[in-house]
Amino acid sequence: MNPKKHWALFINNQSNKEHFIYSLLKEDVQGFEDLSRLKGALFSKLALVKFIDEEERHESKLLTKETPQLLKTMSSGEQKKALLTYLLDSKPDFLILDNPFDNLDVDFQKELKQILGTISQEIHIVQLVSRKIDVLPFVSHFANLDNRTVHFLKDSSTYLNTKNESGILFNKPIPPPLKVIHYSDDVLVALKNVSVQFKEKPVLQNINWKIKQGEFWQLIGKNGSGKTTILSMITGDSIKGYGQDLYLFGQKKGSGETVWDIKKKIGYFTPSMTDKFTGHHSLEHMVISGLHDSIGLYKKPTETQVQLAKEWLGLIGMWDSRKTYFHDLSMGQKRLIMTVRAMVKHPLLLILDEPTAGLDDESALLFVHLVNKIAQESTTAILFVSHRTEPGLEPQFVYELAMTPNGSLGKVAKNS
Ligand SMILES: Nc1ncnc2c1ncn2[C@@H]1O[C@H](COP(=O)(O)OP(=O)(O)OP(=O)(O)O)[C@@H](O)[C@H]1O
Repeated sequence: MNPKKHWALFINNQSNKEHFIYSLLKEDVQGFEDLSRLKGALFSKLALVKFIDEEERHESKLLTKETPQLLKTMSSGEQKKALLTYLLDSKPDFLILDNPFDNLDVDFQKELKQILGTISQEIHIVQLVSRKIDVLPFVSHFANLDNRTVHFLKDSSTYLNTKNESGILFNKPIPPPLKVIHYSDDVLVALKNVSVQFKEKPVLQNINWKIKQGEFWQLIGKNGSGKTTILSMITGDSIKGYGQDLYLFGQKKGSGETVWDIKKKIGYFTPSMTDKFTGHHSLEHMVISGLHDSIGLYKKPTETQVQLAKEWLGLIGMWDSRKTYFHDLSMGQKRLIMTVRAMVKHPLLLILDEPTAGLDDESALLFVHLVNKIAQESTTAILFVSHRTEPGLEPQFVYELAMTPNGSLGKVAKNS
């Protein structure tokens, strides 16, 4: 029998997990008396953000002593590995795992499950979990975290067997753009024998890939295989594109285009972007700001712009909440708004980078429905980056990066 006690706490969009985590680390929490006065450690994105900040401000390389590379330049999987090693070295009595499998590739997920299985013999584990499929097998106590309150469940099956039934059906059509972005070529992005290395480390090797108008792609590859590196070349944010055969919207990289020229044609969303919108932004303004790629609105919106926001908010069932502030929304609602904001100008290419990380099953399904709908009803091409095989996602093509010692090789793994 496993001598230690282990919990799974199901979190949803309304859970105040930050409050729960810090309470558990600092004080006694009802129902968790076994952890009272024990030393806890936190394995989460939140903890990583603090270490990155620490490294930038004080140059203290706590997690990356073994390498000159900065934590912030590591891939998300590499960061999580470094964090786990550091935490286990500090010999905690209990470990809080906040959606531990997010951003991890399948192999590392397996490895992490094994490591956790072994350490569960020695220390207590509290798992905060959004996806049913992620619940660790040795957990024996279950609870829901509703806002700040923990409701213990007599029987885990009550939660584990509930079905996903999202209320919104998105039965209105995708609103058309105010202005069509004219582009006559079929190919939006072309990489021809593109290779990238950081110092001595080869990351990408002879990548050949074309994204054409209206195509729906998923980009997959293990942690550290170079997905973010490719994305940053496509969005014009990486200098690694210069001097290569990289064509963005018909122009060779480095032939006089500005990053702004490129960004005008792209809609982009990754979950960390939501942190930038901390001010008082109403949902109506959030959607309209997508037309200007700005954070907030600096001019009074026109009637036509308000009408467009009405149509988009109507589509996702949020018109009645148009005056609500963005920061008051649940995580799932924020992701829908951010996607609508990225899509409102009908960009030539919509990039969604791990957009469902941290969402519960129901919200993830809803998000996937919206993406499928955009793919079906617009001429915008979609590039969806995710480790998970998202239930219901219907990409036409999958581009896969396979790691080798000389950098990742790319191939089309699915072609509808
Ligand atoms: N500025 C940099 N300096 C040094 N190495 C870097 C830099 N940027 C990225 N790398 C390395 O390039 C490799 C690819 O990183 P990238 O972030 O593109 O991977 P990824 O496929 O997005 O991974 P993940 O799924 O874990 O997010 C990693 O080994 C990373 O450490």
